[in-house]
Amino acid sequence: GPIENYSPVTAQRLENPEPSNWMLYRRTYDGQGYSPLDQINTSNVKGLTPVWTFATGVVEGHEAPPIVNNGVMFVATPMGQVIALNAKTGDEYWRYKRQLPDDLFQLHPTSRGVGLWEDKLYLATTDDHVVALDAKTGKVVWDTKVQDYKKGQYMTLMPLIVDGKVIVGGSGGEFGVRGYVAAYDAKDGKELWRTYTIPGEGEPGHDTWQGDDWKNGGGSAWMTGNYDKDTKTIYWGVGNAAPWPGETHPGDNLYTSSVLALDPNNGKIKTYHQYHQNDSWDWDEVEAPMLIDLQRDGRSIKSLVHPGRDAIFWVLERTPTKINYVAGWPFVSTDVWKGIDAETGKPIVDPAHKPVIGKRVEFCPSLWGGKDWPSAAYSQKTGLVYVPANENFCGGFTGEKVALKPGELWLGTKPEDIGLKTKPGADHFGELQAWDPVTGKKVWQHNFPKSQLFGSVTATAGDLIFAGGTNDRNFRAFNAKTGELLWEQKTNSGIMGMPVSYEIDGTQYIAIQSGWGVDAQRIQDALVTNNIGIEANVPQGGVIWVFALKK
Ligand SMILES: O=C(O)c1cc(C(=O)O)c2c(n1)C(=O)C(=O)c1cc(C(=O)O)[nH]c1-2
Ligand SMILES: [Ca+2]
Repeated sequence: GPIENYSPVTAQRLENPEPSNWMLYRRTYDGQGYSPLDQINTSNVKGLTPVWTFATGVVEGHEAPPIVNNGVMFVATPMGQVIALNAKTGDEYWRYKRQLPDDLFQLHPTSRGVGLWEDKLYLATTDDHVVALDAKTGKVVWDTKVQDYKKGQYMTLMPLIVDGKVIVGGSGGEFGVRGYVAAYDAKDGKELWRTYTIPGEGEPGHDTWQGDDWKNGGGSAWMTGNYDKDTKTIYWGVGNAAPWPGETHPGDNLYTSSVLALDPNNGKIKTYHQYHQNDSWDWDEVEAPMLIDLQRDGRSIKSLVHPGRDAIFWVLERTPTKINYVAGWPFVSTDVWKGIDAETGKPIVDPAHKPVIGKRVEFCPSLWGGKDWPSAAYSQKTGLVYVPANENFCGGFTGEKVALKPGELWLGTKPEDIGLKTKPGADHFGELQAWDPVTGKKVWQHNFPKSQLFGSVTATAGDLIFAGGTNDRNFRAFNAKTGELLWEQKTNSGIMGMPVSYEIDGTQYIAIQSGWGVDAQRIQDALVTNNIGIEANVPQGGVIWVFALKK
C-alpha cells in the first residue's frame, strides 16, 4: 500500500544529508561513499546479523544502492523495476515494473539506482527514458523519452538530482553513439539542456577528431556525476572512444576518457581533464572523481581523486576555471603506460600494447581495467581511499574496420575475439586496496586468490570498509586502518551492488543487494576458460539483505 509519512527531499537535505540517510548515489554530493554512523564498529562488527531479506524476483546484475529516506527504502533492480520498502521491517509498500520493449537488446541489463526530489523519485531506463514516480504510490508522474533505444542508446545510471534538475548521461559506447549529459525538470520532465561529450563543429575540442569520426565517437557518460555545491559545478566522467581501436579515430578525441566540469544550470562545459588520449582499450573513465580536501606539499588542495579504469590513480586539483594535474601512479601493474608527463599529466603510451587494425595486440590490465565502474570510497577518519581493484588480468583483441549499423554492437573487433587472460602463476586477482592520496603510498591490501573484485566499496565512521564483489557470494567488513577481515556473511548470489548504511530509531543498519550478472558474470565466464580451477556458476537472482548488531 501507499507510504503514509514521506519526508519530501529538498536541496538543503541533499546538500547536508542527515547521517541516518542515504539519498544520493554515494550518500553525499562529494562522492566519498562514507557514512558517519559508528554504532557498528571494529570491535562489535562480529555480531552483525541479518534482520530481514527481500527477494526481488529478478535476475541479472543488481548494482544499485538501497536508497533510504527517513525509514523508507527504494531499490532499483535490473529490468526497470523499483521496489519501495519499510527500511526497518522489509515490508513492501509498492513496486513499479517497467514494460520494456520486446526487441530491446540489453548489453548491460542493470540499474544503479533512483534519484529523489520532493515527493518523487526518478529512474533512468535501459530503453532510454527518464521516468518520474510518485514516492508514496509508485505511480508514474511523467515519462520522457531521451533518445532511441533502437540506435543503441540506453541508460543504466542513477540520476543526479541538483536543485530540481534530474541529470542523466547516456550509455552506448559499444554502439557508436555520441555521448551526452542531459537535464530534465523534476516537475514535468521537460528537457532543460543537453551537452554532448563530443564537441560538434565550431566547438572547442572538435579539432581533436578527424572527418566525421566525432559523430559516432562514443564518450558515453553512463555513471552518476558528483557535485561541488560551493562552486556549483558538477563533475561527470566520460567513457571510451568508439570503436575501440584508436587507429579508427585518430586524435586525442575530446572528451572521451575524461572528466567534465559542467554548470548544472545550463550544461555549459566550464573545464575538463582528459585522463588518457585516443582511447583504444574500452577504458571508460566514468566513475565520477571524489571531491576531497587534501593537505599536500604544504598547501590545501581541493582535489578530484579518481582511481582510473586505465590503471592510474589520478589526483587532480579543481579550481573554478581549471582542473590541474597533481599526481598519478599505477595502482595495478600495466604495460600500456611508460610513464606520465609531469607537466601535463598525459600518460605516455607504449605502442606495442595499443590495439591496432589487423593485428592481435595484448595489453594489461584487461578491457575491464584496473578498476571498472564499481565505486571506490574515502574515509574522512582514516584519510584513505579504498579501491576495488583487479590485478593479473590482461586483455587483447585484433582490431578491424567495420561499418556502423545503428543499434548493433560496434566494437572494432569481433566479440568472440575479446580475451581475458590471467597472468601465468598469478596467486590472486581481486585486490581491495587502501591508499593514502597525499603520499601516494599503499597502506594495506587484501587479496582474493580465486576471484575478481567487482563491487562497490563503502566506508563508515566505525572504521569499517564494506564490500562484496567476489564469486564466493560473500559480503565482508574490513578494518579500515589495517585491512584485517573482521566479518563475512555468505549471501544468495554474488554481490556487485553498493553497500549503504542508515539508522532508524537508534539502530544502525547496513544494506546491500546481492545479485550477480552483467560484467561480473562475463569476467567469471572468462576466468573459467583460463582453466585455473574456478567455476562459472554463481547463482543469479536478487535479494536485498539488511544487517544490524545482535541485540
Ligand atoms: O560504453 C558504454 O556506454 C558502457 C556502458 C556500460 C553500462 O551502461 O553499464 C558499461 C560499459 N560501457 C563497459 O564498458 C563496462 O565494462 C560495463 C560493465 C558494466 C556493468 O554493469 O557491470 N556496465 C558497463
Ligand atoms: Ca564501454
